[in-house]
Amino acid sequence: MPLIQKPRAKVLVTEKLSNDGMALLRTSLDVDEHKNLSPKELLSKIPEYNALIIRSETQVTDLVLQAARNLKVVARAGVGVDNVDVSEATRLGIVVVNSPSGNIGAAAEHTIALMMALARNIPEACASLKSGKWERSKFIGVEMKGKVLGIIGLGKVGLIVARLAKGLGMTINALDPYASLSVAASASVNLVPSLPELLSCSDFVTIHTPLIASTRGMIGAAELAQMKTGARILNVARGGTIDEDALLAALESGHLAGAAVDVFTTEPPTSDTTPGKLIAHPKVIATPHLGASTVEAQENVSVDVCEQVLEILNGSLPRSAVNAPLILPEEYQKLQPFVRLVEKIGIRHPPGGSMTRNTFDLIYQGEVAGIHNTRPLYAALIKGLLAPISASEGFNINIVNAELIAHERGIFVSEQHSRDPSDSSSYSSLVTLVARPPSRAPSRAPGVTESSSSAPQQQQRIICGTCSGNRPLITRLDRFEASFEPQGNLLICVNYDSPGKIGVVGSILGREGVNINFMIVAPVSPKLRDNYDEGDAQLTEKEKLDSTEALMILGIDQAVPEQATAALVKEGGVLSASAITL
Ligand SMILES: NC(=O)c1ccc[n+]([C@@H]2O[C@H](COP(=O)([O-])OP(=O)(O)OC[C@H]3O[C@@H](n4cnc5c(N)ncnc54)[C@H](O)[C@@H]3O)[C@@H](O)[C@H]2O)c1
Ligand SMILES: O=C(O)[C@H](O)COP(=O)(O)O
Repeated sequence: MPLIQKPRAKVLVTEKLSNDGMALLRTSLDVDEHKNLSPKELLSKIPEYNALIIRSETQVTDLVLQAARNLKVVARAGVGVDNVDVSEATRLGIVVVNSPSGNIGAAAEHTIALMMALARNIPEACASLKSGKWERSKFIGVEMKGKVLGIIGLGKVGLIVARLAKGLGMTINALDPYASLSVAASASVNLVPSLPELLSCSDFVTIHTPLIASTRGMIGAAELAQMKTGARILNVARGGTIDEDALLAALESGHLAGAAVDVFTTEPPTSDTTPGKLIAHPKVIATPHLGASTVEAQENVSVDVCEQVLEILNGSLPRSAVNAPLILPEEYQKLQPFVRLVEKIGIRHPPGGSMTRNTFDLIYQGEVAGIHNTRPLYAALIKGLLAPISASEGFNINIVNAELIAHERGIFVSEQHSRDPSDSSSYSSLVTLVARPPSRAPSRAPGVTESSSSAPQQQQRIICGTCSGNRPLITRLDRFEASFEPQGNLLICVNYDSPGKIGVVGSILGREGVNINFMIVAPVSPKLRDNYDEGDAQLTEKEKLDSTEALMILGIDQAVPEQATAALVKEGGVLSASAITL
């Protein structure tokens, strides 16, 4: 029989990306490069792609993301993600990754290059000479040595700028509410408490913050007025952090001696707009967003994001996601079999029915309880619980959006790490899902001693599971002790534990054309009966024995027809039968 090959995942690259990363992608993915797409063209192309790789020019709007039915990841080959609607991506479960440090050295060096070019009038002097003039006295500059540099945003780029500027003999002040004192001290940077303080004593001011609500328009007319007369300002971070109109006015009035600008509110700018006028101003040195444009930086960011795209499309967790938690690879490896288990446990709840409960305890016991970051397990549970509707409503659930979706749907999960070995003693790890009865107080999961309540237990549903090697196993369904792999088409029957039942069930299924692959009988655990048994208090000893039930789990090689489950109950004396595909 010819092998049916899985279609290769598709990647759309909309901006110039170095070949180093692209070559990695091409080994296993279909890569299409379409540069300069209009917003309309991007909207029409995006539905067919699983990954989108961009730089700063592509606007990944909410509309693009909503149209992107198959998109798993937006990869930004660089730092800034202000051109991506990250919250919409999060809602839709689309991972957004970037390259947090691939181009920071390039951006810092560009800043220093611009600062020196500003100080020594290099572009103007070069243009003058090329036009045939020899104007030595017109281009007298200033030195860096002994001057004060004020850095706004002492993050990755800001810190490299600080170290390089220190080497030029400058005094470095910085403003960053989140900066570490020790990191600043190690780079000989004085952290100042306020913007006016930083602005008023700097000869040069450079901005290295992201463009976010609190930094948009952070430097306006009032702030520029606080700068020393004759000072210079640089922006290699993002257009919009400085008010471009105010900057133009401060240069025009002669208050500032110069500005160097690499980034603009509109890119590319047109000549009749403020950014265009700024670029044309004689005291401005402008570059067309070149901070990251070095061969080395472009190799770095390309390899960084292409590797992440490959990993994410292969089902691994992202290492530099801006909208997903960081989980170390070794931690994820330990979690992976449990992720599969918990998703199956979630799908299994409630047995054979629609989701009627919304409050759960997810209890980890044994070794799995020692894993600190169980966010992938939480996400797997939400994915499993909502599996019936997520497919029909067309949304993905993953680690990116699980919490948001659970919140929207009113699902509450209390994760408990129990060190109590009592119930997990036969397994190295045990995961228990307790679905609490609607509108009831928390109730006690058998064997989980720290969860305590005297609320009635008869309506809570319990599923336990473990992993044997990489294989997930269900070990308990309510009061039945079992051991089966939650995989494929399963038929789960509750019946009285009496002789001949297996034969009856087998012959009805045979008549209905249902082929049985395996069958497991799961009795009520005596230990569990003591802890948890529906309404046992009213039963006599004899009735208890007579009414002993068992669970029959049958592996079937196809979906079980409804008439077969109905016949089992009607003719076979089975108490309940439910078919499930896991
Ligand atoms: N021009 C280019 O080509 C280019 C290249 C690389 C990075 N960038 C841009 O440079 C900026 C910085 O990049 P990074 O990698 O250093 O980011 P980063 O996240 O490492 O650092 C940003 C710093 O800004 C600080 N900050 C946030 N809000 C602040 C505020 N209101 N006041 C003072 N500080 C504040 C943060 O605490 C953080 O330390 C980003 O906007 C990035 O997009 C531009
Ligand atoms: O945030 C960044 O990484 C820079 O602005 C670089 O943008 P670019 O990739 O478009 O050059």
